Amino acid sequence: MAVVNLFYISLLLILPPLFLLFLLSLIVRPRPVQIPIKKRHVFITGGSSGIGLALAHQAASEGAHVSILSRSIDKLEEAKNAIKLSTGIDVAIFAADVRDFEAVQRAVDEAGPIDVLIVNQGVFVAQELEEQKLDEVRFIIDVNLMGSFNMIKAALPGMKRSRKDRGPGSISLMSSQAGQVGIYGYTAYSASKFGLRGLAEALQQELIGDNIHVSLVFPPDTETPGLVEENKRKPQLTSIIASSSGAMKADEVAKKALEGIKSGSFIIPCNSEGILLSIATAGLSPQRSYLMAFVEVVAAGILRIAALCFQWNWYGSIEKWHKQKNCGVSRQSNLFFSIPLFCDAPCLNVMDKSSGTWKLLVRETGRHFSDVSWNACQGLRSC
Ligand SMILES: NC(=O)C1=CN([C@@H]2O[C@H](COP(=O)(O)OP(=O)(O)OC[C@H]3O[C@@H](n4cnc5c(N)ncnc54)[C@H](OP(=O)(O)O)[C@@H]3O)[C@@H](O)[C@H]2O)C=CC1
Ligand SMILES: CCCCCCCCCCCCCCCC(=O)[C@@H](N)CO
Repeated sequence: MAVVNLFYISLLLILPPLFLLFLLSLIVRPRPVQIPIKKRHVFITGGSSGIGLALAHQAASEGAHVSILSRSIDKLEEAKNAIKLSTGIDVAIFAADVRDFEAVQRAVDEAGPIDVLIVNQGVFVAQELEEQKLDEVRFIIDVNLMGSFNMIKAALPGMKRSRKDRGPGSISLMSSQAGQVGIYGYTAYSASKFGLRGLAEALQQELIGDNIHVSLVFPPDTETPGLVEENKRKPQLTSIIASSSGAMKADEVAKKALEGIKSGSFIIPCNSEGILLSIATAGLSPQRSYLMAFVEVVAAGILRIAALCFQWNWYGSIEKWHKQKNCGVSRQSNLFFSIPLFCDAPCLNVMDKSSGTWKLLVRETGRHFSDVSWNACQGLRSC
């Protein structure tokens, strides 16, 4: 009897997931696809540095015909030489600014029909929006988002025309984990990278009939010349929040990206935090793998809880940072001080600007503090 019961209970536990798996295997779209790169034309923008350069190296060593495009001809020459040195293969180089459609069009025409287009160029300057110049916001959106439109518009006609005799094509866009969740200091950057997602989701529907497959890559902080530059003037909070995801090397990101592109994945995470982030933000994105779809369905609830915990932690850091910034520096030097409300310390050590000496303050009512003697403050926390 017990054995029979056990049999039915395990059946009850196993059957629903199996049924779900079966159902998902029937409905996930688009259908799975493999995209080879050997002997095929891989065109990489921003291929002279960082992740793009690592992608060019890897694609060349896997036997692809590689073209790279970026602005500086010097950096392009340098990249070409480095790839020649390590793989013995010649890559084609094109100097153009992705913001200049005509220049991009000329490069694409010269390069010939593309099989795999990797739109990787990107600029990033982290700063609070209030501090950031509008010109810089425009620059980030222009290069990262409009530049990607220019590139795709220029390459698409040729890619479509040559599809029948050349097998499946791919357009991949280099987003960022900051394109899956908004991060302090990245208003412009996150907006540009979230924009790529909308572009990619819509474009995949438009191109599925042409055997062209779209991918979005979501790297975390990656060791590149671009990151070194970014770190020189990054708000501390941006670094704190972004460190929730581990940093990677450009080669590792390139490897994950290329694997993802070849297996036709729409969303390509790069590290373990990235996998969680991708499942948590799956939304209405296309999914080719019924196994991944299964994981997305089953993990949705628990990952929402994890996501809320991350937000709780991040807002905690922001609050703490504001307290540190605003507590300990007085606004005025009289008896009463106006201190922002989020500064909830009952007692503060502040600089009296008029005398240049430190003063001890104690909270009186609401946001007002008055100076007191050290003894009067002794009993209070955080004095
Ligand atoms: N490094 C990181 O932490 C992360 C990066 N990413 C994304 O990965 C991509 C590559 O980043 P990364 O390798 O770090 O960047 P790098 O700054 O190291 O390289 C950027 C590349 O893009 C080119 N480029 C920049 N602006 C233009 C332009 N207007 N027209 C044509 N080419 C241009 C650069 O060449 P040139 O200046 O000569 O034009 C260079 O080849 C970006 O899209 C970035 O947003 C995503 C997540 C994390
Ligand atoms: C529910 C589970 C959540 C999992 C963890 C989430 C971690 C999010 C971290 C985001 C990091 C963003 C880095 C952006 C890097 C970048 O693009 C810049 N270096 C500019 O190039």
